[in-house]
Amino acid sequence: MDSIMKEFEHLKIQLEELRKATDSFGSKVIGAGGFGKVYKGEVLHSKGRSMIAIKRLNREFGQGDPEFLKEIMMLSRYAHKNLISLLGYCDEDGEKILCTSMHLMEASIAI
Ligand SMILES: Nc1ncnc2c1ncn2[C@@H]1O[C@H](COP(=O)(O)OP(=O)(O)OP(=O)(O)O)[C@@H](O)[C@H]1O
Repeated sequence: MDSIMKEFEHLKIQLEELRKATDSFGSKVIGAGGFGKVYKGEVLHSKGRSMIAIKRLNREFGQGDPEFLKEIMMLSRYAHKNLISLLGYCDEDGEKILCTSMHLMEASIAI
């Protein structure tokens, strides 16, 4: 897994940055899915600073490293204005977090 992750090194976001943006994952929840809770927060990422969706893997949901990697590879492969895009990820201190562009419909409800 480590060698594959090297390809995505430029997308890494510090855990501290994500903690700051989400009040240490204490608030700003905008949804929950098969991966765990999804938060919103303003973060400095690969394309600048903006409000993004922060998807934090919860291992109790049965998801693990293979699903995390699969999602990074899938999201980074497709770029289209109508699709959410991968802006970064965090793999630090046992945390696995995906950062994506905000889905506009969801964003208008959540912000
Ligand atoms: N990029 C995003 N922008 C806005 N809201 C989002 C975004 N991603 C997720 N959400 C919110 O979080 C919820 C859960 O998303 P998530 O992608 O984890 O769920 P899912 O569709 O069950 O997929 P998966 O099973 O792969 O986790 C969504 O229904 C939505 O409300």
